[in-house]
Amino acid sequence: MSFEDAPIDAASAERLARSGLELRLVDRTDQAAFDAWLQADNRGFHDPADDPAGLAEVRAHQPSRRTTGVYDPQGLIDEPVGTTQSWVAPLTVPGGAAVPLWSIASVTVAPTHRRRGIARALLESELRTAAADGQPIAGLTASEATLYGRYGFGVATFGETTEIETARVRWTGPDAPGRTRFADPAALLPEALAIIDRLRAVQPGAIAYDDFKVGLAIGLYGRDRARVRAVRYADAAGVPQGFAAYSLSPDPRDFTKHTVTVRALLGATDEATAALWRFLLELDLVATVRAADRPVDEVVNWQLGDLRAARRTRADRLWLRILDLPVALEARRYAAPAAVVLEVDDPLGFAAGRFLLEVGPDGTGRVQPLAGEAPRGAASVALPIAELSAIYLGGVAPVTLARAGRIAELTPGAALVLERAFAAERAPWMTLEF
Ligand SMILES: CC(=O)SCCNC(=O)CCNC(=O)[C@H](O)C(C)(C)COP(=O)(O)OP(=O)(O)OC[C@H]1O[C@@H](n2cnc3c(N)ncnc32)[C@H](O)[C@@H]1OP(=O)(O)O
Repeated sequence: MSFEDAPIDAASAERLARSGLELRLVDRTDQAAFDAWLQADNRGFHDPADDPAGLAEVRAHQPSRRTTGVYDPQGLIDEPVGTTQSWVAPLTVPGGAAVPLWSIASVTVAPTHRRRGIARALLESELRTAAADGQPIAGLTASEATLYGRYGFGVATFGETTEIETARVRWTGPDAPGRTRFADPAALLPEALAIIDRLRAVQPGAIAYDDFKVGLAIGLYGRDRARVRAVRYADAAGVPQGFAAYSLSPDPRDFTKHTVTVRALLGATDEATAALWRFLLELDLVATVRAADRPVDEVVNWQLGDLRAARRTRADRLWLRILDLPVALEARRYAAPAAVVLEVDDPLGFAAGRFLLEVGPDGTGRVQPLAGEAPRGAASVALPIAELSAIYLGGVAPVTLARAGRIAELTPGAALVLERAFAAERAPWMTLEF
């Protein structure tokens, strides 16, 4: 049995049945049922419906996904009134190890059925199924920041939308010795996947992507593929080290002021990332380069020669929800030795309890449930599971959460002990959309 066909959660199925609704897995080999599910997903996000070619593309290329629907026998039999998809992908944690992430997407409820508890039934069902499957942590990206805290998710990574005024740029970064060349998306795909994996090995918060997701980013698939241009950067030895995909839109009043919208810009090396940025910033007839969901420690900001050339707007990105606390906390490395008692509140029960985290001099952590007294000298905090999940990757500061009243320090200075231990080698960043 895999995550794809793990049994449907009985508690949520029963709760929905009491309202006359049916929770069931969608058989993706049943074309009519899967197409109806895909169109319900499009409708949920106010996207246009897919045409038959678009549906066929998703059917042919979308990889293994647990696909769930909620059905109303009083309505259209095939068309779900609630949707969700989930799958398991490795998530890089500080120190470079990977933990399996139960990834959740496509949560939609039809406007005809909203605010009756369908989303809650779907989310709780996902979390119980993930926990029963032995997965230590769940994650998602959110359409609204108000939706998922109630299920124990906390924001663990941020992304920045960066808008760079090219006229202000005076490149101060290194001169890259390699070459940037246009690439055919089909030929680029395997290289792009390899580059993503190399970056993932050193980037906390990064997850693995499948061919379809990367193919969408580089213009191999998708409705707007004709607008996408892709380039690859190869180093002086000719080894591919990075790629970028972008589209251009003109300013109707001034042909010299196109806007570049970056769909992906990823380098396995800092040299490649800098070279790709520079290529985009020096395109003729372009006034603005706009890139969404970039890292908060974006290196190029220090290479523009004018710190105000880039306007940056920060938003929440990857939300995490720890399910198995000892497994999750022992998977990552820590930046400083510590002994910390964590009193964790988890209304859904997965990770509630009192735990002792001990970090040795080599940065490895050991976690055990704590029944009795805390060891002498241990720091101690009380916090909800959403806050522990938020600080997990080192992208949210425990001291700030303590000052906000979201972590309670049971011993003075305990949040700073946590902050020093949980610091990551790079700001955590999710490199592409889910
Ligand atoms: C991971 C992802 O896929 S993110 C994408 C989420 N989907 C979308 O944004 C698509 C458009 N929106 C929708 O489809 C729906 O409105 C959903 C999925 C957001 C909510 O579905 P519903 O079935 O109406 O939610 P449900 O009735 O189960 O509400 C559950 C809880 O969330 C709250 N809630 C629901 N929608 C919202 C909202 N937009 N803002 C704040 N709170 C909300 C409810 O008040 C309820 O709170 P409680 O249980 O703590 O009392």
